Amino acid sequence: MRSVIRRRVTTMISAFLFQPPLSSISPKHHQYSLLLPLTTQRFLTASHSFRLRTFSTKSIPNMQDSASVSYLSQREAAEIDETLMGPLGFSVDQLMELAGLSVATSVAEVYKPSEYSRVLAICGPGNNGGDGLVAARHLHHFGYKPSICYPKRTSKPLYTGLVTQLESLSVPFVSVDDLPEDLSKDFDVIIDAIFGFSFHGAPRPPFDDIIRRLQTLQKRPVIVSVDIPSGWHVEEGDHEGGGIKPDMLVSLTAPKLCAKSFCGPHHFLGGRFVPPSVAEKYKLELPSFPGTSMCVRIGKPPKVDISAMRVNYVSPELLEDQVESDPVLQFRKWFDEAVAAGLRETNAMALSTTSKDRKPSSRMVLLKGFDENGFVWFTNYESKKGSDLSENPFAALLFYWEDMNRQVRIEGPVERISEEESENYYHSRPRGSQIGAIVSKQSSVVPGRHVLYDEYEELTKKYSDGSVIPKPKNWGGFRLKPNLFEFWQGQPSRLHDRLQYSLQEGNPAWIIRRLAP
Ligand SMILES: NC(=O)C1=CN([C@@H]2O[C@H](COP(=O)(O)OP(=O)(O)OC[C@H]3O[C@@H](n4cnc5c(N)ncnc54)[C@H](OP(=O)(O)O)[C@@H]3O)[C@@H](O)[C@H]2O)[C@H](O)CC1
Ligand SMILES: Cc1cc2nc3c(=O)[nH]c(=O)nc-3n(C[C@H](O)[C@H](O)[C@H](O)COP(=O)(O)O)c2cc1C
Ligand SMILES: Cc1ncc(COP(=O)(O)O)c(C=O)c1O
Ligand SMILES: [K+]
Repeated sequence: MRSVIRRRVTTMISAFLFQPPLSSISPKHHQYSLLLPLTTQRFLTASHSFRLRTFSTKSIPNMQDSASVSYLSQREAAEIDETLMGPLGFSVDQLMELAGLSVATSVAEVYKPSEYSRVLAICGPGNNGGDGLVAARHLHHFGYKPSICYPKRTSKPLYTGLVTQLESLSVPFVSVDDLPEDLSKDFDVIIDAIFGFSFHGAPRPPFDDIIRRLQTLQKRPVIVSVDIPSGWHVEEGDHEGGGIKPDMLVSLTAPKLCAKSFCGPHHFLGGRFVPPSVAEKYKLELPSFPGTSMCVRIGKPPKVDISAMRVNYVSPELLEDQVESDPVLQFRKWFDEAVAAGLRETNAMALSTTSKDRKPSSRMVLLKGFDENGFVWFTNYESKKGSDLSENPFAALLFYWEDMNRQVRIEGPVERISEEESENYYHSRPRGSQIGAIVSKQSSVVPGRHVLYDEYEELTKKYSDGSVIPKPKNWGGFRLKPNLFEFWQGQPSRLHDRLQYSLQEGNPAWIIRRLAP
């Protein structure tokens, strides 16, 4: 498939995703195409679960103009379907499975099961309805609680099989008569799998009434339309006005012409099965699917109302009698859990320092070790933070493990570690990073990237024989000796758990106190 919308990100973000050897970075290399899968995992502790998210390219806004995406007419869509299932050797079961999986993964991208668990899939009589049945099964396995409304069943084995599969998962089927008039109370998400690209004329019962109910929905539940917003003309869209207003549209294979008038916040493409011959024949210009993903966002991500952005944290309680009396052991426990949960850069921490004029500044650094003697990181002693710490040898560290709803604060005096320790650590680093540390007069003004690059190249040549790269005198470690810890566990309604450990003059025992959230 020709990919016109390339996922490009700035050098800065790319550098976080993978570290190419610096020698491969020329000033021209500002952008990388990325192919990282979105990975979601569940980390289970006690009876609770945290949703874990690792960074994916899909979190990077796709800023391409959606005008460059192809749209299919009703005839073309049907023709492609026939080609796939004829000469190209696909079966309808296969395509439906992939289509339904795309819908489920698109839903999971935007609507997390922690907030949007109650899903109603309304399934029509054709393949669009089949996509809805498949999507519901996958959503069940993703941790949602789907229900199905499937009033006009098809007796073909494909469909009866899908129904049996859902029944075996105890997914409830609801009749139209039993659906509440106001769908907003019982459901968080409605999958509109009523009509797809073969829809024509005006909706007939019982779908006319269901669509009417969907038209009057307010903000919740959100509507996710599969391929076509049901009731819309396949090519002309909501031409009479007053049709349903889905929040998400998952176009399959390629958007149909009606999708041009979709103005909801989330337009996704699914159906990752189109062979190049079809793409070429229909001149399909579509975004490429990142990594192993079954879906990709089309067009710009929605504008967000920052003031309305919030997460309600739900976590196991953090109680006084559960925590270690030694905060270093408690930190180890949480750190190990964060590592076990697959969090990326668990050791990344914000370091706050203040200069002698008492102005604070913060930046991220990597924790490189901790024990009862303190918490160690490495840097340039002549950097801004280095000079701050010379002027005021006290600092604060902050860890935020977002996917676990956890934050740890650590404060205390700071000292330089021994030259020997710094030497040992420096030589354990990749040679490129060792050279990088020589090149970077950290926090000083650089006229341009080429200056760093040229010196890096020169030193790379110089040390290409594998000889020892000397550690710059001004590069080494700091150790913070904590006199205060706080372990924070996010809880609903902002009633978080905060357990603070502090030391009192001359007493080695830590005092544990609960602070108001
Ligand atoms: N290649 C792909 O992208 C794939 C997409 N898939 C999905 O399949 C649909 C298209 O499926 P199809 O079965 O051709 O059509 P529909 O799901 O739209 O439904 C047709 C049935 O709906 C009835 N119908 C049509 N209009 C009305 C109406 N006004 N009122 C009531 N009922 C209506 C129609 O009955 P008729 O008697 O009118 O013929 C049919 O029973 C596509 O959009 C994707 O979602 C595949 O899953 C995989 C490949
Ligand atoms: C995740 C992350 C980890 C970082 N780790 C370090 C580190 O361990 N040491 C370091 O000197 N800079 C590190 N940096 C860069 C610093 O944030 C900062 O840009 C640099 O140290 C200069 O800060 P300063 O001018 O305040 O001294 C890291 C940046 C990020 C985002
Ligand atoms: C400027 C700088 N120095 C040092 C480090 C830590 O690197 P390492 O893990 O190789 O010690 C980082 C990490 O991001 C960094 O950006
Ligand atoms: K639909």
